[in-house]
Amino acid sequence: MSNDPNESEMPYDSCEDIGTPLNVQLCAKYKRSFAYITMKDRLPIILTQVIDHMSREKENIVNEYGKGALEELKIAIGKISKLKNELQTNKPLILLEGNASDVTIWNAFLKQLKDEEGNDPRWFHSAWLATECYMYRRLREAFELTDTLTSFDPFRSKKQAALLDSLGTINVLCTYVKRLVEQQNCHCSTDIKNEFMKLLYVDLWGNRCDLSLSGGEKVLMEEDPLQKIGQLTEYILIDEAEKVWNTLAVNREKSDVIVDMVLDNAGYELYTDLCLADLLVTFSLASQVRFRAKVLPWYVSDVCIPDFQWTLQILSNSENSEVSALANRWLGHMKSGKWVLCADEFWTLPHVFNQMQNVDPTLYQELSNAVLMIIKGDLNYRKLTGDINWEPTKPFSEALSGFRPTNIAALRTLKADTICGLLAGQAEDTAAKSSEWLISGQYAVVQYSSL
Ligand SMILES: O=P(O)(O)OC[C@H]1O[C@](O)(CO)[C@@H](O)[C@@H]1O
Repeated sequence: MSNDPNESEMPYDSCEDIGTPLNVQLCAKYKRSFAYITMKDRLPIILTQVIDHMSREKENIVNEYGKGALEELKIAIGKISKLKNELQTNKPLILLEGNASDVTIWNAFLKQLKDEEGNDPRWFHSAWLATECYMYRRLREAFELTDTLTSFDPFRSKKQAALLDSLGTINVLCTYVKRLVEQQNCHCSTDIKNEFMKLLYVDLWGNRCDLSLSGGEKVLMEEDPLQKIGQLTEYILIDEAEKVWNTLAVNREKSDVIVDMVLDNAGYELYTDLCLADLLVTFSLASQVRFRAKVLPWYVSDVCIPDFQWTLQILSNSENSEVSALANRWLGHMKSGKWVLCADEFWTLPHVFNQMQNVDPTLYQELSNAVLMIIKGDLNYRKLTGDINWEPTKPFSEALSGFRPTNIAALRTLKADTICGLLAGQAEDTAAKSSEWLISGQYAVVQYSSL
């Protein structure tokens, strides 16, 4: 595999003018696919926005990271421009540099990522999942290899704005959840089930707020997300929430019931995750919730450790006394160990989940100790089900291809052209209602697989 991205040209015009064939991994080489649009249009826009942000915020960045940051900022901008050019001209993917702990795994992955003819991987000709993950990892490299900007997150201000812009909705949700958890003794098990269902759906629709799909544009949620639940029911194509509830209900009041929540987006979606997690520990459906965050800036809005901490802190300082009281309660959960925040390298590797047992056996083992794993969002779903253009009726548990650390619940709004587990005819019926049904975030699924 080459280290020189300039070695040979293969313009992306050479992509085939067809849709993704059945049962193959999504790839930008199929021109009539969302992968192609993403590589051609969406990703260059995201990189341009990063460059613009860094140029515009130069002074503030230097104030925060020190004088030496000015020169390194310029170098990083140069590297990101080069990255964008490599992508847009469909160059071969080059190996990562540096000593970070994931570099060896990444480079081993890249070396075996040849196509059927044995050619080196390229932006438009290799699996979309691999190339898009690679873009975010290369972006990270531009900062990782500096002295002053190692902790710089080019998406931080967007993520923070996403939370602040949804404070109206957060206030409404907060009033509801605060009352619910404070009156924990007044609820019979039917009530608890109803409340669980409500917050599960709120959490599901929270996944609409994804800044990588919107190209960084704000995605505002309805003022009262609880009221919207009923109207949105028809957009849930598969609803196995009842099964998720049953798993939790049989283990209720037991000790050592761990629920893992693989987080997706910061901002409003994270807030809905926290509301659901509060219900889980308050009503003894879980003795511990472990949040799984990313170790590096990812897909624009994914939650990294500092985003999680900032969110709790900013909410606890809120002028709205209910918002601050609820956030203080959550800080208490962190202190008592009912909530645990973890950041695992695996989530920012290019591997699909059925490779976890080989690539990160320790994480797989940890997840096996949980009663339930809640997997949030579109990208996590793609990794969970192999990112293959399945026949839409392919059973969900089969699409997991052997990934079975524990019981699994996937909560996803559809933002990529892969799906499984539908009834016969359901894909066709939905496509007839909306040609963009797979990518618009308008539709959703709650899918469950038991151990
Ligand atoms: O935040 P989510 O729900 O994982 O969505 C991630 C986004 O990234 C993609 O998977 C690829 O860009 C989109 O399909 C989706 O918009």
